[in-house]
Amino acid sequence: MTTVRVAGASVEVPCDGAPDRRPRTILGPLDLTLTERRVTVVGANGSGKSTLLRLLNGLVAPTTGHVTVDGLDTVRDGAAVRRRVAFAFTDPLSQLVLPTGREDVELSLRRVHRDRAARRAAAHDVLDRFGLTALADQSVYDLSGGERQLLALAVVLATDPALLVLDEPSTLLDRRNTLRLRRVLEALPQSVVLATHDLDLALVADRTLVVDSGSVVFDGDPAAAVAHYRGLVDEP
Ligand SMILES: Nc1ncnc2c1ncn2[C@@H]1O[C@H](COP(=O)(O)OP(=O)(O)OP(=O)(O)O)[C@@H](O)[C@H]1O
Repeated sequence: MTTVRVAGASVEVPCDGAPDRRPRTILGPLDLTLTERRVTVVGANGSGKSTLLRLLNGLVAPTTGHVTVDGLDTVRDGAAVRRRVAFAFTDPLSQLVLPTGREDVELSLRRVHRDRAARRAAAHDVLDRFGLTALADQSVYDLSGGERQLLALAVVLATDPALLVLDEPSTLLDRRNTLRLRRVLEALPQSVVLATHDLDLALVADRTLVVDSGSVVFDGDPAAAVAHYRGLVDEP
């Protein structure tokens, strides 16, 4: 299992026109050690979930403190961290760079399989796992939003990462594909950190963090975390 350590990490952004011209802290400082196989993150829009996830593979560098993955520092050892930690963006088109899904999955597999035939076979397996075989040779621009989101997840999974970081992976998925995603996630041997507004999906976890205004305000049992989050946001 992967060990993620977040030690005194905070993220500041430049002042946004505020009269005092000071940088704004949008996350932290946070101290967390994540060793569970499934960690989910919930919180309102703008609470800091994506920023927290982006810290985990060095897409965002901490302004204070540091973040390590299996002892590798996300800033000092950025390239090595990104080989271990795959990141799936909310917008699938940020992930898909080639004309068809099959080409994208095969590109992801280049590091894992040097041999072309092995790469083709592995790509076929990954596409099949997500029910995408029939769509694999279509232009990604002809796919529906949900089909693209599934494909982007298949592309990320193909790299065989030690840790999979998923930023709202089910926003475009219908119920059947959300259930498919759940099954794929449940069967994955790798560690997963997943941010979501889907509170049913959030429950499929060993541990859940609730983020509010840049702080982790609850950390523990998924059902208790979801109840805590509902208490924060639900109308009385
Ligand atoms: N580079 C940046 N510069 C300025 N502000 C930023 C930057 N990145 C994030 N923010 C702000 O930080 C806050 C947290 O953003 P973040 O994307 O982490 O929220 P989130 O919880 O993922 O939200 P959502 O559920 O809407 O995706 C927001 O107010 C956002 O506008």
